[in-house]
Amino acid sequence: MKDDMLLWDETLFKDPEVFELDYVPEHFDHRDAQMKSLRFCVRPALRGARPVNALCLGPPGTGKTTAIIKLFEEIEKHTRSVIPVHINCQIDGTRYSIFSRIYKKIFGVTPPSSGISFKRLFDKIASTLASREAVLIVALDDVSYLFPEKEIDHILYTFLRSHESLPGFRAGVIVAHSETSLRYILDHRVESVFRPEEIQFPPYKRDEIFAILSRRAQLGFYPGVLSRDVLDVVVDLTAESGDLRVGIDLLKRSCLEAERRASRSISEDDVKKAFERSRFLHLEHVLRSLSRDERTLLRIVAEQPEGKAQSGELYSIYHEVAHSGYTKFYEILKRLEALRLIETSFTGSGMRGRSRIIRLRYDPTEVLTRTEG
Ligand SMILES: Nc1ncnc2c1ncn2[C@@H]1O[C@H](COP(=O)(O)OP(=O)(O)OP(=O)(O)O)[C@@H](O)[C@H]1O
Repeated sequence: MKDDMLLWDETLFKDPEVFELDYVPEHFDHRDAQMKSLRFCVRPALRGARPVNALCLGPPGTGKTTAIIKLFEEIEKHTRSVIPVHINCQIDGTRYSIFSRIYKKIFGVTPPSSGISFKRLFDKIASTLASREAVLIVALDDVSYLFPEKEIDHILYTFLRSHESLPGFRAGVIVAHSETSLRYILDHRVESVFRPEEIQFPPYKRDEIFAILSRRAQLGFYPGVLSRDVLDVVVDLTAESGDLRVGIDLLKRSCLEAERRASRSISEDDVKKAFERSRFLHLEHVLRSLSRDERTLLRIVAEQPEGKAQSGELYSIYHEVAHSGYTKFYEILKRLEALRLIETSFTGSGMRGRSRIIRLRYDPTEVLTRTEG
C-alpha cells in the first residue's frame, strides 16, 4: 500500500460533530449588528419588564437560528429571571405542543400524559412565572409552519394579550422566518400588540462564507486535508445557493468521498461528487416552505421542455389550473426567484415586445419527484 494512502481505520475528521446541522459554533462572526438588535429587544426583560418583540428575517442558512440560540445562551448565563424557550415550529406546530415545551422548560417534566386542557396548562405556566417574577421569551423558529389554520394568531394572542387577564404574566416573542418579509397578514388584534423590531439577516458575502467555512474546516479536519484551492471551490458552490448549510454539508460529504478513495486530502472531484447530494439540501429545505400555489407554479415550470418557458405561456397554464390572476402569478414568480428556484431573463421577441423567459435552476425531474402529492 502506498504511504499516502489512508488506512482503513484512519480518518480525516478531527471532530465530525462540527459538521452536524445542530452544532452551535463557538465563534459567530459577521452577525454583530443582528446580535446587538436582539440584545436591545430582550434588555427590558432583564429589569423585569416586557421585552420588545423581534422578527428575524432572511433566507435559509443566514444564521437566524444560531443568533437566537447564542442570545439565549447569554441570557441563561446572566440571569434566572428571564426564561428563554426555543421552539422549532416544524416539530412543535400547535399551541398545545408549544406550551408543553415551555412547561417542560419550567418544570423539567412534560405535562401529564393523561392530557390536561390547554387552559390548565397555560394557567399553571403563567401563575408560576408571575409568582417567580420571571419573564418568558419564546422564539418561534421557522414560523411559516404555524400559518396553516392561522395557528400563529392564536399563539401570539396568548403570549401577548394574556397579561390583560393575568396580571404579572410577562412574555415577549422572537419570530424567525426564512424570507425577507413577513407576508402573512396577522389578525389585527395581534398586529396591534406584536409590533416587532425587524432584524434582517442578509445572505453572507463570499468572503464571509470563506471565513466561516475555513474556520469550520480547521476545527473539523486534520491539517492538510483541505487545500485553499479546494476550499475556494466549496465556497463558490455555497455562494451560488446562498445557504451556508450547503457549504457545511459539502465539507462533510467531500471529506467522506476522500476517505472512500483512501486519500489523505480532499480533491476538487470529491467536492463535485459531494455537491450532487449537498445541492439538494437547499432545494429540499426551500420546497418544504412553499404554499400550495407556489408548488403548483413550480411544477408547471418543471413540466416544460428543459424546465423553461416564456412567462406568457406559463401564465396561461397556471391560470387554467389555479384560476388566479396575473398579479398573484407575478408575485409567486418573484418569490420563486428570490428562493433561487427559478431564474428569469429577457428575450428580444414576444407578442408585447420583450418577453420574459423563466428557467428552473434545478433538474426538472429532481423538482417533480420532490413535490409530488
Ligand atoms: N456567522 C456564522 N458563523 C458560523 N456558522 C454559522 C454562521 N451563520 C450560520 N452558521 C451555520 O450555518 C448553519 C445554518 O445557520 P442557521 O440554522 O442559523 O440559519 P437560519 O437562518 O436559521 O436558517 P433557516 O431559515 O433555514 O432556519 C448552521 O449550521 C450554523 O452553524
